[in-house]
Amino acid sequence: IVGGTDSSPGEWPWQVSLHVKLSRQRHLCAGSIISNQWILTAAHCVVSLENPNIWRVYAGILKQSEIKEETPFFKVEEIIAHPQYKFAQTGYDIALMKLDKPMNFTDLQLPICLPSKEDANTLYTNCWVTGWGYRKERGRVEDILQKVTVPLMSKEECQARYRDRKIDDKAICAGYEEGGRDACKGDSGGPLSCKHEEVWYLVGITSWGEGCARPRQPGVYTKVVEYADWILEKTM
Ligand SMILES: O=C1CSc2cc(C(=O)N[C@@H](Cc3ccccc3)C(=O)NCCc3cc(Cl)ccc3-n3cnnn3)ccc2N1
Repeated sequence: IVGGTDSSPGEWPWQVSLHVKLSRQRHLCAGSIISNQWILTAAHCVVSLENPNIWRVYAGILKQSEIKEETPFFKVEEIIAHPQYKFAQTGYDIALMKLDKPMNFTDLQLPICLPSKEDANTLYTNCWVTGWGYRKERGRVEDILQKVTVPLMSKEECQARYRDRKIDDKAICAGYEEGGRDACKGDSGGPLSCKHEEVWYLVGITSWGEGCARPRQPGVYTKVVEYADWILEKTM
């Protein structure tokens, strides 16, 4: 996260850190708890890493330094990437991870609400992107979970910023004209969370951008409400 500040314990209880353990273990992506057995993340995180056994899901953590050999994690039983996914920039950048057993909810690990299709035209004015990603384009994974507020922008304005790409209705963009605050490497798969009438909704999944926090180059997020049917079909 570029231009953010430290989060507090329990501030984003749906945020999880997704680690991959090959020869060594590292945080690769983030995800969001949407039920006691399902995590929503980005398809680009799991492509070519589809073996569920290499993933470790850490919930209820604020700092990466809380993660040690003995720190408990959830194993992944199943990974479902959207079948139409090819590249983040061409959409369908969404995937589900089924945990091997249901998690107990605590103050530090709770689900976020999925927006419902009736709310598809809600104007969200209080949105935050969170993560342990880089603070600048050439950076490193951060220890303390960062948060930054970003304004949503219209598809038309976003398309004008990315003239050489097709920004479709299943994407949502957020960022500042002047740049300076954005997601960055290590934040992908994580939530774009919006508070509306005292309830938090998972409006977006951190997907791609041209650099991090550059002027007139907003972050592009998978628009979760557009995949409500797919999520319900796969998780019910
Ligand atoms: O220990 C380490 C050090 S190296 C490292 C790199 C990445 C990474 O590139 N992640 C990519 C995505 C990715 C994930 C898995 C495999 C390959 C790529 C990312 O977050 N990408 C974020 C994409 C992005 C989204 C928005 Cl909304 C705005 C700006 C950007 N960025 C544009 N340029 N950088 N970020 C993630 C974890 C890492 N862990």
